[in-house]
Amino acid sequence: MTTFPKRIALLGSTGSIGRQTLDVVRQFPEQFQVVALAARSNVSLLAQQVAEFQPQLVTCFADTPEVEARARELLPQAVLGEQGLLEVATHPEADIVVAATSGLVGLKPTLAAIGARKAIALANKETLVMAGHLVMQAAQRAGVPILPIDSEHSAIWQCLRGEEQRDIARLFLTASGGPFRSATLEEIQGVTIAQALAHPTWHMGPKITIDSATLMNKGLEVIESRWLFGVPYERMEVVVHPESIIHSMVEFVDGSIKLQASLPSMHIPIMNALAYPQRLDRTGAEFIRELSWPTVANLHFEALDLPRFPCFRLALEAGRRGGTYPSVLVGADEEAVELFLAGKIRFVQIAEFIEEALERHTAIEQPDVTTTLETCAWARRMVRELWKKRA
Ligand SMILES: NC(=O)C1=CN([C@@H]2O[C@H](COP(=O)(O)OP(=O)(O)OC[C@H]3O[C@@H](n4cnc5c(N)ncnc54)[C@H](OP(=O)(O)O)[C@@H]3O)[C@@H](O)[C@H]2O)C=CC1
Ligand SMILES: CC(=O)[C@@H](O)[C@H](O)COP(=O)(O)O
Ligand SMILES: [Mn+2]
Repeated sequence: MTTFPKRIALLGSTGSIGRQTLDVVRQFPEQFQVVALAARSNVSLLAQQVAEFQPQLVTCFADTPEVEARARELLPQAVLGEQGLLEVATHPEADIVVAATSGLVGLKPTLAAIGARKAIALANKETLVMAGHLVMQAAQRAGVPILPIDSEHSAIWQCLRGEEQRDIARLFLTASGGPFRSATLEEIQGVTIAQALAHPTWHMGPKITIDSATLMNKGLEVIESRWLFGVPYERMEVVVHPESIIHSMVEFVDGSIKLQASLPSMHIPIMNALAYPQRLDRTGAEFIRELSWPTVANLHFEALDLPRFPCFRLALEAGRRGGTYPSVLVGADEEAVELFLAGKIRFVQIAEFIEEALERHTAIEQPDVTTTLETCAWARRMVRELWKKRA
């Protein structure tokens, strides 16, 4: 029997997942309470969240002098810098840590939270991609559950409740196909930042939105699934489903397929992870819209066209090769996406730079945390150097 209220420490409170997590807390005040918040640069929103949710601890990464000055002014009680993330992740009053920072900064606080025996509601996929072996092993040793928030993984996790591992035949991850699903190779050459940020079905932070446009996101999600569900790569498939209503499917050995569906909303996976093993009654939760039968009657599925989306292939190759390759993938992708969003490289160069970083890498097997993070940093530097050379 779960005891409520669950006390939440939230990493990345000002982001897309962070704000939707707070919507859930606001809607279910009997069930959840916020004890600690961490953000990076959006000080004014963080200050509003502090005023509303009254956490015991607030922290701000504040990695520029301007943000630091603003944080000192608006949130004099805040812990500043990287230490803040670790303090939030290990807050003594927290039962559950929501890991919703973007990018590779999520790894250390997630491992610290596991070490402090907190349940982990995991949105940050980069953490599992680069260090799935470390995170899953640490969680198993500590007896800590990893509760997926990523919509496909929440779907698979819900389909697997009450099932046996040995009965899983295949996982089908659905992909919206992103904004360039129907674009030709030639059209993709010239796409703009605004076009790449215009995701057809989800409103998300900029990094994951670009990853969805390159299909890197789906590659990362296949690797994430391998760690979360222990299913080998050859028994996972990606199906393009432009409406993002079926969030993923599991086929069992007897030929039966289970799937999870809802209109695209991250509130449902967040509610699932936070309330686990219970479900929350959505009555009164206006942010959840009802899925109607006419909508379900008009769903589409198509095969993934690999030549137009090389990032998907690169992710799968890196996942299969293992060792430090996934860390190169994550680091190189983070740097390349930043360069693209800064207008410094073209969309198609994201894949080119990642591929070159992977080719230049000499892998290390079974990397520890230090090697993992050093490899990511190496990959970021490599992409920056490649860009400078080309520029
Ligand atoms: N959005 C979605 O629907 C989904 C997201 N995910 C995953 O969840 C994670 C978050 O995504 P999303 O919410 O879209 O991203 P956003 O860019 O919207 O938000 C990122 C959050 O992380 C914070 N942050 C970034 N760096 C730091 C840092 N060094 N220290 C403290 N806080 C930091 C940001 O703070 P600030 O804003 O103050 O700078 C912000 O609160 C990603 O890994 C993504 O892949 C997975 C599935 C769906
Ligand atoms: C909401 C969510 O889980 C995202 O990861 C989503 O999957 C992105 O959409 P794509 O299917 O376009 O990658
Ligand atoms: Mn997803």
